[in-house]
Amino acid sequence: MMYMCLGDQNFGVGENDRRYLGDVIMINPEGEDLAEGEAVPVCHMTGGHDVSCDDEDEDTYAVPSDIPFVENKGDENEVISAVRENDCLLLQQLAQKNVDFNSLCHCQWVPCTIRVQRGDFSRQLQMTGYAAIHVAVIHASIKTIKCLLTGGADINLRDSNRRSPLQLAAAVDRLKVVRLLIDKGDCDNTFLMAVFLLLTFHYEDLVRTLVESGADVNLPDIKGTTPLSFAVGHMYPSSNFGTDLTIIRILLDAGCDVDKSNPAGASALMLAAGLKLVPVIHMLLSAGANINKMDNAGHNAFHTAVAGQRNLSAMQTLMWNGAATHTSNKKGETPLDKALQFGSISILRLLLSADAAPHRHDIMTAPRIVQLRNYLPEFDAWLRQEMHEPRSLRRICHVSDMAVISSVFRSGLFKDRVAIVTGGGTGIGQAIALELLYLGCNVTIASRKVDRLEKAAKDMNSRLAKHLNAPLPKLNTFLNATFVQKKRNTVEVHGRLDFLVNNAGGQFLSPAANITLKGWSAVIDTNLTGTFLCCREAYTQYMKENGGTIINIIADMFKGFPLMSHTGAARAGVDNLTKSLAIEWADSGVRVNAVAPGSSIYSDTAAANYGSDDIFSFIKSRVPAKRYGTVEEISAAVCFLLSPAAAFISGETVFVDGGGKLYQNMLDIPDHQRSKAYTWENDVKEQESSGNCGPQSKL
Ligand SMILES: CCCCC/C=C/C(=O)SCCNC(=O)CCNC(=O)[C@H](O)C(C)(C)COP(=O)(O)OP(=O)(O)OC[C@H]1O[C@@H](n2cnc3c(N)ncnc32)[C@H](O)[C@@H]1OP(=O)(O)O
Ligand SMILES: NC(=O)C1=CN([C@@H]2O[C@H](COP(=O)(O)OP(=O)(O)OC[C@H]3O[C@@H](n4cnc5c(N)ncnc54)[C@H](OP(=O)(O)O)[C@@H]3O)[C@@H](O)[C@H]2O)C=CC1
Repeated sequence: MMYMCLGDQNFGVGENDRRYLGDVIMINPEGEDLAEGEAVPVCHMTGGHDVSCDDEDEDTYAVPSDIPFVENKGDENEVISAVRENDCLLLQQLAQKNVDFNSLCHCQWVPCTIRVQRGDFSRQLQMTGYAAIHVAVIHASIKTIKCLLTGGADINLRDSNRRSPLQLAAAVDRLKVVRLLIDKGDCDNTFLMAVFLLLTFHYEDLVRTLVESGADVNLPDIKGTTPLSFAVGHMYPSSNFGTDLTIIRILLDAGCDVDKSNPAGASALMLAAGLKLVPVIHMLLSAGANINKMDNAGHNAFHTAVAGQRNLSAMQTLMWNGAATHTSNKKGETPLDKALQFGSISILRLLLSADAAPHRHDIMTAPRIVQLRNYLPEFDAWLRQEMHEPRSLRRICHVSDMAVISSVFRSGLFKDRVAIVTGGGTGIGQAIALELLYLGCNVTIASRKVDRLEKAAKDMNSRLAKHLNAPLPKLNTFLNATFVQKKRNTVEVHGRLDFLVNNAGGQFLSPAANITLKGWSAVIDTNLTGTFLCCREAYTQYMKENGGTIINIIADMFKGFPLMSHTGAARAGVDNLTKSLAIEWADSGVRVNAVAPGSSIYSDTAAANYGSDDIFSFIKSRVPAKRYGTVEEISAAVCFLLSPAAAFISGETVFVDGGGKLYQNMLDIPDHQRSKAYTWENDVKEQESSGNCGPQSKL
């Protein structure tokens, strides 16, 4: 097949190869003469894409019509001139004379405007130091390119912008040339170029084939760009991500080093953060990317996200995943400094909510902020309030210092009672265990980590000894492979079991789409199945005959639990289990209730589970009480429900959340246009366009 190229410019083809038909130039793919009046199939060339043609014969070729160039021919060498003329005969003669096919010429050349298919992105492809091969891949016929390669042209030769011939051919959408070069197989880092092709032309199969044939997926190009950072760096926040995420997935599955940096030290995560590519950030983090890795200038991904301004969703995502939010770069600048420079109110709000403002005194007087305060009285008022509110996370922790023990309940309230508190070695569970002990109850704490349990037991015993003017109740620890075993031991040890507090539990942050079956099962097993087994054993072994009280600690998941869907589902299950058991076991004198802490009960272990305190700081801004909850506040609710004061309460869930469940959701939904409104007008249009005009039910 031959192509017709539209335009009225000189495309650099040899006189012998052209025929003029008005302002239409006819070119034979092989650079041969066209017979006068020969019919030529037309392929749409606008935008430089010859992909619309389904011809598979690689030798067919059209010189692109829309690649005008401004040149200074004077400085170009004879090889380049021959290429421009598609003069293979001359090229052969030059090769015989051993003329260097790789010498660079240094004149200015503006060969084309590239139209990248996504968005409105377009740019000029300018070349200043190029050789014949670079001109050829953009402008010459396949035959000419083959002549050139036979004559010794280097298929990997970089132009002065370090672009390879393959890169240039891809940039101007000359897919047949791209295929030729890739088939030659000599291109350095062909894989990276394949990534480029996937991104630009959705050449997914090509990338998969290369991966399967053992391509080095970590090989950087001459500038040090890796395929992964290349892929991430070429995405657009507005793209629909489908193909782009596919390439990231292929690369990660193929063993790409997720933290490999470019020469500036930037990782793919930093690029994704700067480009606001939230789904990519999630994928990279799930693949183990180091969230706090720094580039050569001392920036981490959070710095990059802040520098991207209007990038709140990326900042939030990083914060939630434990990014350090107040580290300085090598110039000593923190993300807050950037926010102050920009004068960005939303970034400032986010950073303040995350306590990422260690030198807050700077804030009020920063020049941009002063301007904003002058113009925006509401902002001024808000900022003043923020500055004066005792809000630091750590300050609250210090207040919660558990070296002292107290309780609003009367001492001896639970004397000689026996309780099991699962997860009683840390955080909320430890506070519950301690308060129960303080009120005279014998307590067994149980969890997975024996060292934690032993340290907690030692610590609690020494504190009780200081604060309890009565014989110490018994405190046992159990390390258990399973909850069931744990209960059996406890029942044997004490001979009775009055209270069971199912507090052990937890989860990890993850978009639902990334949760593996194993991860899902781990969270369901820990929180739902574990709680069920504990309840069942406590009931069958003791409470069925003797009565008792069970408290299940759940979570504030009643509006859904985005990014923690597994635990949301498990806790909703426990909420319902609580009601079922409250009814089924009522005739044994067993009460079953739940306590739902808001997502803001700070403890070091809880924060450590998410890598840092930032997630809690973020959530605090969404709690009406505008502060963290304390572990004592959960313990107090539990003690109340265990006490006779709650004798008539069963099957109930008590929220201890500062009003959080009534207020905001944890996740901001980005702006989008994916929700299509149903109107009769749209309905009719849709029917018409589908050719379905009759009144019929679609349900
Ligand atoms: C949003 C802010 C939170 C506010 C509300 C809630 C607050 C709290 O609940 S604070 C309490 C925090 N404390 C904990 O969460 C307790 C500790 N947590 C855990 O131990 C785990 O998260 C667990 C619940 C999953 C327990 O898992 P375990 O049975 O020990 O399982 P493994 O650790 O072996 O992991 C099994 C499987 O799960 C997947 N997975 C585990 N962690 C992660 C993670 N961080 N990211 C992604 N996926 C994870 C993974 O598939 C694991 O398998 P492998 O890959 O083979 O290890
Ligand atoms: N803090 C908060 O804001 C909120 C907490 N919650 C829930 O409150 C409970 C207590 O959390 P908190 O004290 O904050 O956090 P912690 O991380 O300190 O407590 C979790 C406890 O559960 C134990 N645990 C976890 N998995 C298992 C298991 N498979 N078997 C036995 N024990 C296990 C852990 O001990 P070990 O590692 O030794 O096994 C740890 O003592 C959890 O269920 C939590 O999800 C709910 C909503 C909000």
